[in-house]
Formats: sequence, structure tokens, C-alpha cells
Amino acid sequence: MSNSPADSALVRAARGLEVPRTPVWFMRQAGRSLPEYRKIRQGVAMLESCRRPELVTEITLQPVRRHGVDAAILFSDIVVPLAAAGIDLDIVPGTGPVVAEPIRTAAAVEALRPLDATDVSYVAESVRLLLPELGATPLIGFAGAPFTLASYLIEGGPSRTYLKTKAMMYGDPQLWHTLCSRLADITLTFLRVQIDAGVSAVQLFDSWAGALSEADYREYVMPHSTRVLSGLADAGVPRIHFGVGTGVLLEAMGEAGADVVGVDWRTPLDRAVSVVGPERSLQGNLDPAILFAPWEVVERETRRVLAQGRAARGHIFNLGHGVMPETDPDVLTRLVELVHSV
Ligand SMILES: Cc1c2[nH]c(c1CCC(=O)O)Cc1[nH]c(c(CCC(=O)O)c1C)Cc1[nH]c(c(CCC(=O)O)c1C)Cc1[nH]c(c(C)c1CCC(=O)O)C2
Repeated sequence: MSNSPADSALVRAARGLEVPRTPVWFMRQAGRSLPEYRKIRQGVAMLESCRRPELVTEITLQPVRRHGVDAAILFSDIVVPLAAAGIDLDIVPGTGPVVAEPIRTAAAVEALRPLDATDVSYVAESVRLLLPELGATPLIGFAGAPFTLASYLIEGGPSRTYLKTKAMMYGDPQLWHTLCSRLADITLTFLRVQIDAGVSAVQLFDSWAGALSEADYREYVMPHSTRVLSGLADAGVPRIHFGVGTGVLLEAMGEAGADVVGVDWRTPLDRAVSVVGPERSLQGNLDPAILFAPWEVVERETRRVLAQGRAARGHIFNLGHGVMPETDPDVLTRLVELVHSV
């Protein structure tokens, strides 16, 4: 066991197979809290750094070396395939993705072109450079799900209310579905490029789907996420599906075609099992803010998460959302040791 990424604890837990110990990695482990990341990124814009395979390789490896996590996640961003498909956008430090000309009309949706694998050849090249460096440690590829991508394109940037997104969704469902269908195609191509290059698992981030009711999620979003996830059913790698504040959506997000459902800190894992069912594994779900509490609290809460995770077919330990930039990296390292020791 564990001498190849395809037989790693992460992949085995994702498939519900027996593991020697619970695998652990952290969403947004690359970048953010690491001083060695800040140093190497100096003077290089975020999107530009994603297009340099040597830089991507180094940043992806940093948290693996430092923390001994059980998986690497490719250093990239959910908007990389959108930029590669010709959308004029930037990632503004401290803000996030900003789109120069938000997509709000039929003409703008029509102008969104498909992604070609050659548009993101630097991503495939990065994966190829990483595999020999990683050895038996699996590499997770990822993409943004249609709803979350649509929200950036329609709002033009981050949003609290998703008013413009919902205005299109409710006001012009046909246009909404056309847009999401094109985004599903882009996402599928982007994930296939990563799988063909050799990643061992993929995560579909629908980070902001928690803004929706279950009924609206099922009607407006699920068909498109299902097309992405079911389109990868024969790809041979486990599919993780995650969003924030998705307590009422967990059942549907599993049904969309996930092998693993990612859960944020609001829903206890044992309760998540009862809605997701015995056919899927779970990933999560320590509150990233708990890492700022005294170690006794971190330890107690970690043991609770691990105990609740035992109810699942398989459990991949993670935070309930991404690492906060202010997190002390030493706490993350200690947390990995704790998870491995339980
Ligand atoms: C919604 C979303 C985005 N990007 C991503 C999501 C889904 C995950 C989630 O829910 O948090 C996913 C993402 N973005 C990035 C990664 C690389 C791997 C990793 O961090 O471990 C991953 C997996 C790099 C990044 N993406 C971004 C940075 C910071 C850029 C910088 O330092 O200049 C990094 C390292 C920028 C970005 N990109 C995005 C936001 C909201 C931001 C700004 C907030 C922030 O600083 O994190 C969009």
C-alpha cells in the first residue's frame, strides 16, 4: 500500500478502501501562509505565476515538504481556464478575480469561446514536472464549478449577495443555462488536461453554491455540475466536490457524481454521512479559525472531527475551507502530525 499515488491513502479513502491512517491535506495549502511562498512570488503577478511550470512546481511542493501532507494540490486558480479562453480578467491581491467586461448579455455569452487543451499546455507541463518530484504522494487537480465561475463572470468580481448572478438565473433561465453549459465544457476540458497529464484525483470547487436553496441548486446548477463530474466517471481518478455553506446541498452535490463530498465546518461529519449516504466518502471539516485558538482546542476539535469522520465510508481530513493567510504554518505542521498519530 502507498508506494504509488494511485494506491495512496488519499485515493484509497476517496474510494472507501481501508487506510493505515487518515489522509490529510489542506485546501489552499499552497501559497497563503507560507513565507517561502511569499518570497518566491515577489514581483510575479498571480496569473503569470500559474503559467510558469517551474514556479508552479516549486510552490506546489512547498507545503508537502514543510507539513508532510498526504497530497499536493496543483498551484493554479479556478479562473486560469477562463483567462486561457480569452476572458480579460486579473487576480487582484487581497480581492480576488476581477473581470474587465462582466458577462450579462446574450452577445457576451455567445462570445465566450471553448477552451482548447493547447491553451493550458503550461498546466499539463507543470503536472509532468511535478510527478517525479512527488513520487508516491498524489497530486490533486482542480477546477471551479459552473455556478462559482458564472458568479465571477456575471458579477465582475467577488460578491456577497450574488444579486446579478441570481438576476440572470431567475430572469433569463435560458441564457443562464447556455452560459453554465459553456462553462461546464471549459471545466471538463481543463480537468481532462490535468487527468491526462497524470493527476491522481480532482476537486471541483463550487465554493459559492451555498448561496442557493436546494430546489434552485437542483434546477439551475446541478445539471451542469453533473455533466462535469459524470463526464469524468471513466477517467479513473476520484472526484471530490466541495462548497462553502452547503449544508442543505450535500445530498444533491453527492448525487451530482462525487466520490467524495467536501463539507465545511458548519455540518458535523456524522450528520453529513446521514444525508450523503454510504456510497461516498467525506472530506473536511475543521474550522480554519480554530487554528488561531490555543493548541488544546485545536487538538480537541481535531479529535472530534476524526471521531465523527469514522461514520463515513472513507474520510479525508481537511479544513472546512481554505487556510487563512494569517495562519501560523507551524500549527499546520503540528496538525498533520496529530492527525497521523490518532
Ligand atoms: C473561489 C476560489 C478562487 N480560487 C480558488 C477558489 C476555490 C477555493 C476556495 O473556495 O477558496 C482555488 C484556488 N486558488 C489558488 C489555489 C492553489 C492551490 C492552493 O492554494 O492550495 C486554489 C485551489 C491559488 C490562489 N488564488 C488566489 C491567491 C492569492 C493571490 C496572491 O497572493 O496574489 C492564490 C495563492 C487569489 C484568489 N482566487 C480566488 C479568490 C477568491 C482569491 C482571493 C482571495 C485569496 O487571496 O485567496 C478565486
